[in-house]
Amino acid sequence: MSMIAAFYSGKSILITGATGFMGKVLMEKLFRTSPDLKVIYILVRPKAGQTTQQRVFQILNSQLFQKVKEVCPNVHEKIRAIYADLNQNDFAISKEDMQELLSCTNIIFHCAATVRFDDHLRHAVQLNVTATQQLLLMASQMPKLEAFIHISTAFSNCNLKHIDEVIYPCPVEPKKIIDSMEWLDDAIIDEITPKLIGDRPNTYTYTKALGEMVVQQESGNLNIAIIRPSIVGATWQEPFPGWVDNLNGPSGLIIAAGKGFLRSIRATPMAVADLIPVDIVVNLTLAVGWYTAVHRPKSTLIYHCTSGNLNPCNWGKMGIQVLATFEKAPFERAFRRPHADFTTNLIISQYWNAVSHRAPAIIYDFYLRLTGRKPRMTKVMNRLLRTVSMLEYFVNRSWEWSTYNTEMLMSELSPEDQRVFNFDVRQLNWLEYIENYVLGIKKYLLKEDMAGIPEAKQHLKRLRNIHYLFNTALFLIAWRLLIARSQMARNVWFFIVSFCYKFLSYFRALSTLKV
Ligand SMILES: CCCCCCCCCCCCCCCCCCCC(=O)SCCNC(=O)CCNC(=O)[C@H](O)C(C)(C)COP(=O)(O)OP(=O)(O)OC[C@H]1O[C@@H](n2cnc3c(N)ncnc32)[C@H](O)[C@@H]1OP(=O)(O)O
Ligand SMILES: NC(=O)C1=CN([C@@H]2O[C@H](COP(=O)(O)OP(=O)(O)OC[C@H]3O[C@@H](n4cnc5c(N)ncnc54)[C@H](OP(=O)(O)O)[C@@H]3O)[C@@H](O)[C@H]2O)C=CC1
Repeated sequence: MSMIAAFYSGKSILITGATGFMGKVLMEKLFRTSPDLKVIYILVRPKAGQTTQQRVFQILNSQLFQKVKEVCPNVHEKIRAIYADLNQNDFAISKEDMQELLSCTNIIFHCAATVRFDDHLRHAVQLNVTATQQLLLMASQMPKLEAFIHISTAFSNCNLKHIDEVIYPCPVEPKKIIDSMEWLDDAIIDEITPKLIGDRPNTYTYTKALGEMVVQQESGNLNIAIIRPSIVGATWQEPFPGWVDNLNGPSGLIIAAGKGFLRSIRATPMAVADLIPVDIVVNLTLAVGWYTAVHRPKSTLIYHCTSGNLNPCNWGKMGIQVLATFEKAPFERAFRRPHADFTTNLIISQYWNAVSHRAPAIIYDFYLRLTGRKPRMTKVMNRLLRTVSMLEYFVNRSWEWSTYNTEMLMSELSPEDQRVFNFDVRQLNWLEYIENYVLGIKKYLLKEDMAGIPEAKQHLKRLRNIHYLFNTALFLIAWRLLIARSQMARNVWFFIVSFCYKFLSYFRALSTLKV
């Protein structure tokens, strides 16, 4: 019997960010392993024309929740969606809902965040810092609360090379930042943002670091733990391999590469690709929830959920395996044939951006114009290159995260819990995982049918022929222009032509003699 699964039975659990990538997998695992939990409260806002209820309905009816429905047929009754917006005061939660949350909640998993790298500092502070502070305040008023688990990121201290499972303070106190956001106008915030974030690459990593400081400062008597995952990728094993539902991290770039838009990237092939499957993150999160509530460690423990020091993979190996999977199962209607060049040189990378990305986009737009359609490829390409430039920071560096607490927790689990809540990344086979990841992107993100693979392969063959034809035409035009301008080129050309002629005449003579 799993002690962790038994621990969550009968519990009332509050999850923020439950509609996000990690939140969905967390809910799924909770319902599947502890079907007799009491209730999961989720803080949800309406979005994209859908009410909170419609959003929950859609999640529960998705492929991800198929297995849950078998083990927990009344899952609809056990999930309570509470209207909330984490950008508002008291999260805009109604008085009755707030009362219920305060009096019933046993465990909190705080997953909500803005994960955008380019978010305005005001918005990133509001969600990643102020909302965390407000949630802690709520937690301090919950008499039945046993544990508060905060999800941060391993990159909150990406300005350091070696990162321990401790909180590193930022120069300016989070409270001062929160206060200043209330009265500074956007223009001034824009001006001070680079100074505040310092040697971090974006507002996301900076505000996640501030969020951790808030957790430490406001923890009071609460039982708190912080989890720091690295780059969260598709599921490894559970509920099935390869599940992913957004473009964050590598997923968007894999699509761009598979569709032939992205053919080269400024990346260091030997740099560690610190990916971590989302089901490993969720298993660790649930184990940490149990351990924090039951063992009540004296101080706030931080758990690194990373792969680099236990089972490293690098971007070069990943790129090769991604391409190998495209060979087996290409994406449909590709713009060009997939290709992946990794270069560390800025000038070479700019050259490939011009030749391999911008030029084909301009040519395609020219073709669209000629055929009376609206040009769009240059715009798509510019956005893609902007995205790539934001991710480059993470593919040209390696970090070392110590995993002392995570390994300690693993040794505390019973053999059954180690199996049911497996977060031992050493057991992961990267080649198999990356292949399933790419296939998962094809199935669950692009919604492509595996039956379409022969047609996708045919399409790539056509693109190859167009490529050869285009290159030959380009070569002949260039050569023709060169001949018109240079005597030397003309001499070379006549030499080649006369050589070929003599060669052919010799063979013709030889065949006549044989007859
Ligand atoms: C030669 C290629 C070989 C490829 C094989 C090898 C793959 C190597 C991959 C390396 C990836 C490295 C990733 C490192 C990530 C580090 C993560 C740190 C860990 C964390 O804690 S953070 C969680 C992760 N967060 C993110 O990933 C967020 C990143 N996204 C953003 O910040 C914003 O989306 C972005 C990029 C600033 C774009 O903003 P914007 O232009 O305003 O617009 P949208 O967000 O609305 O999207 C516009 C457009 O782009 C598509 N999109 C979004 N994200 C991505 C993405 N990651 N990759 C590609 N495309 C993306 C989106 O769907 C939109 O498309 P439209 O068609 O609708 O315009
Ligand atoms: N993905 C990754 O690679 C990594 C993620 N993390 C951390 O893991 C956690 C989960 O990330 P992930 O699931 O990938 O992120 P997602 O972007 O997929 O999910 C974010 C969640 O936060 C919710 N949210 C955002 N703004 C609000 C708001 N104003 N009110 C209510 N809810 C809001 C979103 O709700 P809605 O659906 O309404 O937008 C969504 O449920 C985050 O804390 C992130 O920092 C850490 C390392 C890596």
